[in-house]
Amino acid sequence: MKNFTSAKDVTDLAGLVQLARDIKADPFKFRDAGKEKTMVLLFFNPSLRTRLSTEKAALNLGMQVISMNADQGWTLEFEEGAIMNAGSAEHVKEAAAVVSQYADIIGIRTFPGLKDREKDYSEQVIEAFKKYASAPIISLESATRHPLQSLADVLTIEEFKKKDRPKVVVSWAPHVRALPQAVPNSFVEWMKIANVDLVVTNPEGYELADEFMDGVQLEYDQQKAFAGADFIYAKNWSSYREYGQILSQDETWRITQDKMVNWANNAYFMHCLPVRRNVVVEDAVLDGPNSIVIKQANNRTWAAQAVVKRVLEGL
Ligand SMILES: CCC[C@H](NC(C)=O)C(=O)O
Ligand SMILES: NC(=O)OP(=O)(O)O
Repeated sequence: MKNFTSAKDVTDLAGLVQLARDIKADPFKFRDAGKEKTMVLLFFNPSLRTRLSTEKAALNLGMQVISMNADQGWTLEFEEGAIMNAGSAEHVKEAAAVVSQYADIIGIRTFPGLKDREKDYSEQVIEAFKKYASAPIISLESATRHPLQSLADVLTIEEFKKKDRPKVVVSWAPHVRALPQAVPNSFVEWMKIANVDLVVTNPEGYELADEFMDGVQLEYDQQKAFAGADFIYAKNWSSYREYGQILSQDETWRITQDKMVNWANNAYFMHCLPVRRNVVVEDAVLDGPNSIVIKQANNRTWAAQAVVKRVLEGL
């Protein structure tokens, strides 16, 4: 595996999930796979889970790890031919090449600006690093996708499913801020290559981009969507159509215990975290026996370790 920025970089999902399960069972199984190799993690946006789990994964493989908060006033220029007489101090051409001198693998977190849809959906930052870095790139959540989260989500569903082809519902839920579409985009993209029956439910106006929703069942009625669900995956996202906008904060879309029991037949509850309690989902669900969000977060390490192992094999 050269880069890991979307489901398109995965040729054998079942094999990758099995590798993650094998690593989970024996975390130091490949303790020397990354010996004398360095992972550099660039965070243009904050992180708890992705930073800690990816660092842990790399360390478990014997790598050295350097994490950098790249959002502390170090602004990069991405435009070709730019006359750099404004705020940007460095062009991505140099930055990517220089980081590649220190790193065998580069992880990058770069959220969308949620202002310019074409720019965000062109994945300007992560594509520039893929172009100008000589080291492989692993996405730590980019403008439109979060593949490490999605692989952990696939692993979690595989561990908890009670039938071969479970029904998985990803449901929009209200939030107080405008959030990226990256997590739901990525989840949908990975569920399409997993063995699940997927339904997306959201209010009108919050439809995800066609490139993700093509062939996917969309249900505007949350109760209908929840019927017979085995997994409810809640997440907020801002509008793609009216890009970056909060069209509604309709509290009737909050995930409640009543819905989980009476609509979804006691489905498992999933969320990538961080989650706004009693905004996105009520306490009773998160504190209840069917919430698997902490186990889901634990799987971030094993998912990342499987990916890094695969990328190391390609060095
Ligand atoms: C894992 C979630 C990361 C990010 N969260 C925020 C607050 O932007 C998001 O919603 O995509
Ligand atoms: N789920 C997730 O990626 O969390 P962080 O933003 O804390 O890394």
